[in-house]
Amino acid sequence: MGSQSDWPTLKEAAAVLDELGISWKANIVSAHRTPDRLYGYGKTAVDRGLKVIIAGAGGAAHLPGMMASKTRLPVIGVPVQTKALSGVDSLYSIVQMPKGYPVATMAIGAAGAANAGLMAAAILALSDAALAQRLQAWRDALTASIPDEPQDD
Ligand SMILES: Nc1c(C(=O)O)ncn1[C@@H]1O[C@H](COP(=O)(O)O)[C@@H](O)[C@H]1O
Repeated sequence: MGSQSDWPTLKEAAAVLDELGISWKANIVSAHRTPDRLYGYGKTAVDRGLKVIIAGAGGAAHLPGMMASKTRLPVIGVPVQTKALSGVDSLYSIVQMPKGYPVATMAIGAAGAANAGLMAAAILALSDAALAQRLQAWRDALTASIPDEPQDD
């Protein structure tokens, strides 16, 4: 994530990864404030054994796209909600990548972060049958939790 202030949003992705038994590591990396850290992170990602990168940032959110330019790993972008522009700025900064360097862009905010965790799980499940089973069970449990009819408060 681009800043400590993004963690309340991005920890929703971490929570989903925990539920699915996927190991993760969170770091603060900013294209603007720590560009050398960003380059190092992206350049060494494959050799360090990372499989999928979830990159969340707000405002002028260049982190996900710059990360995608430095690694061939799949990069999932999470637009963090902002006060001034409600996260539309983050979304537009992440989603409109030029041909050749895609970022799989989620919805704005916490739901988008949770979905980033699920998208990462779906990618990893392609080569991990046990994880595929856990992901299917997670989805089945969500479906089973949805009531047929609304309840009064
Ligand atoms: N968008 C970026 C980048 C980047 O894209 O590299 N680095 C920090 N930021 C964003 O700045 C916002 C405000 O950060 P502060 O709360 O630290 O001032 C955060 O949402 C962060 O993601």
